[in-house]
Amino acid sequence: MVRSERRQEQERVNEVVEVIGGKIETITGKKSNVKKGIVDLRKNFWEDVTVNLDENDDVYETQASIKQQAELLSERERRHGLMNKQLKTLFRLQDAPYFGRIDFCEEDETKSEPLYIGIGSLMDEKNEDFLIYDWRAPVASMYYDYAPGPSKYASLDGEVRGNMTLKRQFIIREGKIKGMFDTGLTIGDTLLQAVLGGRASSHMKSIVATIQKEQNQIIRNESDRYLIVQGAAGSGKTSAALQRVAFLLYRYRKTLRSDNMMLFSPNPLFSSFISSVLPELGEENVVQTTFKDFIEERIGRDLQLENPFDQTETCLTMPEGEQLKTRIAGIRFKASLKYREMIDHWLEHLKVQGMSFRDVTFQDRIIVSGADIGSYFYALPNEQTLLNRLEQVRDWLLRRIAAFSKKERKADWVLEEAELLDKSDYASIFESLQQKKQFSEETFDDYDREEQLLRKIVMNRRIKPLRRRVKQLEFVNCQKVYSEIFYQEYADESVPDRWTDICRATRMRFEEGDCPWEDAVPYLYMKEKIQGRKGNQEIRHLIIDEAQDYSPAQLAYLQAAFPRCRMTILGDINQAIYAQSLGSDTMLSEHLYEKDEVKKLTLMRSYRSTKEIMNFSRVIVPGGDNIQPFERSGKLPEWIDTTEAGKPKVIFDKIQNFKANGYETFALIGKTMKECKEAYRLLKNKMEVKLITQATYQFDKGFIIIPTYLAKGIEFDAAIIYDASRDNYSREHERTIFYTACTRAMHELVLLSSGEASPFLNDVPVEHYLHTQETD
Ligand SMILES: Nc1ncnc2c1ncn2[C@@H]1O[C@H](COP(=O)(O)OP(=O)(O)OP(=O)(O)O)[C@@H](O)[C@H]1O
Repeated sequence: MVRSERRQEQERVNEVVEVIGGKIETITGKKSNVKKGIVDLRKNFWEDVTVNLDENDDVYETQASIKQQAELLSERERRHGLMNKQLKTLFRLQDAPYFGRIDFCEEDETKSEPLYIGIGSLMDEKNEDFLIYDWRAPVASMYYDYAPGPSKYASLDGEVRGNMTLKRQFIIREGKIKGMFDTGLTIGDTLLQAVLGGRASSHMKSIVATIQKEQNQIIRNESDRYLIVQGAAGSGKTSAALQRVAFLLYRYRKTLRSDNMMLFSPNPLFSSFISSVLPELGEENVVQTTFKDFIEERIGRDLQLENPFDQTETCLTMPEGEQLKTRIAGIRFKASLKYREMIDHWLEHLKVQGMSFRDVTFQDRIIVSGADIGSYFYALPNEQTLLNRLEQVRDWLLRRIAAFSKKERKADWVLEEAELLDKSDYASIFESLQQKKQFSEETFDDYDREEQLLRKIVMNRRIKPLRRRVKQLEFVNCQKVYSEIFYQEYADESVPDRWTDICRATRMRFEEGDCPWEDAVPYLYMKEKIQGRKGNQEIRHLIIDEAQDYSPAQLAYLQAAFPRCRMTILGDINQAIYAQSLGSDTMLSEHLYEKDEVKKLTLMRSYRSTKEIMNFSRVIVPGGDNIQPFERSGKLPEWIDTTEAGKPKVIFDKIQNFKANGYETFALIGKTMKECKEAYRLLKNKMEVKLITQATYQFDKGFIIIPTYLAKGIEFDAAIIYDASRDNYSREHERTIFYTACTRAMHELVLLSSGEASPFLNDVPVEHYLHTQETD
């Protein structure tokens, strides 16, 4: 590239930076005016409204005046927020105004127009021409989709065709061009090489400057209600999902806000790992949760919900045997739609018998017994839904409670308690009596009236929680109704092997007040069918990451819980970690959706790890030879044979080595938390290391120990697999765990084994790794 061209580009950058500087100044000035306005409005709020409560008309006028003032205030606050957002984007643009340029000559035109693309759009001073196009603007899609030559984009007025005569990339920092390349087919392998060759960080970065064509399809998809993405480890699923959120927020900015979108992430650590991407793109973070937190909130406090990580830990650490086989058979069956059908039959059956009710009690006295509620319930016509009948029971119970309360008011304890009421309560009683004109100094029964009111207050307060529970239909004993499923007789073909043992184990857990993770969604499904629950109408788009770990039953539950939602569903079947996902359908299975509502895209190119790490890892999983590693070279993975006693020294040396190579994040990855704790005990006195647990919400640079199920979705400069021996990784369901662990490494991968090594390593050609032996 000729030097003068670079000079010209730098001159343009300078001009744009100057415009940005001007805009920052103008907006900052306006912002401080708006702020002053807000402060004044808040200070003088009550002075500026007309308050008059004498007559009805005056009250309305007062209300209208308050409303008008509040609206004015919130409009100013909204403007202030918007200005803050604009300023944030402008400051980012000031540092790096754009990262790409395309020259495009529209059909029927004779001259190419240069278009510069950055993280936000910018108009010139006269607000006439775009100096920078937002990467999400329709025209910018050509930058990601085409090499120079014939190209097109979908504008709001239809398709625009033409010829792209130039495609250029920039690396600009602090307003200075650090690199500039004209690129061909894919977006700058040179730039991608530079980005991927950098250090891992404790926070994910945005990829707008180097989005690949196949990722762009995901980001800009608008036509499909359910978009499924099956992608190899490190293929950019999470990255594409986050840029997609930013795209949708831009595309539908008039109707979609960040709190209309919700992201399900695998664990809190991952949530914090990805939390900086959207702000980096000038957008607010969407609502984030884990599936466990979402379910727990809905189940309430009746049951002690098992954590999915504990379920996994149990399955991975339990000795081989009958108990483990039963647990896994139960987990798989309860994840299936067949079990959901079983629950549907049970719900039908409940119309005739099987409902169980709690006694409605007050201070250990039964107002209405569970048995009486059952009789009342089943005396109602059974063509009505369960919910309709429960609502009638609820009204009947509330009447019974009211009658009880009226009688109970006369009890001595009520008066005793009334004497302990606050002065303010007495004042309000006096006021209310006066208002009702029931209190006059001449009457004899004023004291009686006062006492009656006091008794009423005490009783109402005491009975209120009970009334609330009844209103929420908590008199239904859902726990018992659910465990009854496991006392019923079923035809052999409708139940899985080991059904009797599964029933026994489930009943036991529920009787102890525990809800195993595999029962959580089926239980909630049943409970909400009985007690009714409205779907969430606020959330309009769900993004589900690591979707290989969600079962068909969990999908069905989410569809019912978010009836209006579109979904972006991302995962990798080769990284399934939970027992429910292995060998069965998962949320990634296309046939679980309506045919015309779903689209499945596949990402086969993997960007995270070096070619050597990917060549090593992909052999471990079925179909792995289709995964294409990105051409970035590094060291061969190293498999070190050592003794148990020799491990700490080997690890210590490796860590020193990583540090010397300039790496900043390195992880020792264990299969289970049990293994991680052992490793931590051995290492903690020898080096600086942190153990990551379910309760860890953030990790920093340095050396950490982490189980695979918490490392999912995260990446490190270098990773050490703590125990790659046969004892640890040989069962078929451990294959995906092993693969997930290996693919966390960006630049270097080390595997330790003592004794016989994992048979999964037999699949890897010897030229793909370095095998060394360390003796004490
Ligand atoms: N187009 C791209 N440009 C630059 N970096 C990219 C691109 N695509 C992916 N990456 C990088 O590759 C790494 C892996 O991306 P990401 O975590 O999104 O992949 P994933 O498919 O979700 O991985 P996994 O399934 O293993 O969790 C990240 O460091 C990301 O920044």
